[in-house]
Amino acid sequence: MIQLTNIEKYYANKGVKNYVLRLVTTTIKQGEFVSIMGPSGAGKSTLLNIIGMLEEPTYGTYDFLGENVTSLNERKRIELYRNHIGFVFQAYHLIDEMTVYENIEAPLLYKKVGSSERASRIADLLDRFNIVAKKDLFPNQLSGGQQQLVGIARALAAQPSIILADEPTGNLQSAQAEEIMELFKKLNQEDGITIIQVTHSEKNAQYGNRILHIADGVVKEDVTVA
Ligand SMILES: Nc1ncnc2c1ncn2[C@@H]1O[C@H](COP(=O)(O)OP(=O)(O)OP(=O)(O)O)[C@@H](O)[C@H]1O
Repeated sequence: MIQLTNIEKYYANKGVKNYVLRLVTTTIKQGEFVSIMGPSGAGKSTLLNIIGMLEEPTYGTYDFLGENVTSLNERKRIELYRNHIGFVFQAYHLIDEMTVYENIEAPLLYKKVGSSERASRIADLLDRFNIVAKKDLFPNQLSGGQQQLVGIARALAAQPSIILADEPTGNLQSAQAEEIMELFKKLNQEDGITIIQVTHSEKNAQYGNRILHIADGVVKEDVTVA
């Protein structure tokens, strides 16, 4: 599904190249649940953003579902992103002025999904995540865990093949964090959604089937979870 070959990313500052990623080569198959771990500043978020097409590598090749992302024009890349990728952020990134319902609906409006299809998908997600009663509330009227559920529902609304999550439980207390990780596990095992998460938590990483340890922009270890 994902093939990264010799991916490099650097920022040039006064003629000096500051490398964030160096020659990262790895394959991620459909159906995997991968955790990216490593010290602060190691390049984890940068790698996730490159996979999510939010950032471009300076060098190297990225193939996603057989398409060479690095050679696509912006319009094609955005289309590929909208059709396949759901992003979940640590700080939720919900739109404060929109209700829970409207937040989940937003990506479907971008994709021009028809109104009855939108209504049915949103009803399913609200039901599945037990947040039907919250649908007319605004994000600041929800707990952190509930806001993250809305963030995940929004990511799932467009029926992505992959969820990319950057520290999805970083702002949550442990019970809420466990609920979110159990949900990811279910989405992966029952719905076959590929998941890649960045996490600092060894416990969270154990929910997946593989851990990529990154340090100084290099994949140091690629471990299968028993
Ligand atoms: N726009 C930028 N210009 C210059 N350097 C940048 C830029 N964006 C990121 N970096 C640098 O890239 C490095 C890796 O950042 P990244 O956010 O990928 O690390 P991380 O492993 O996700 O860290 P953390 O766990 O703290 O979130 C950092 O040293 C950061 O300062």
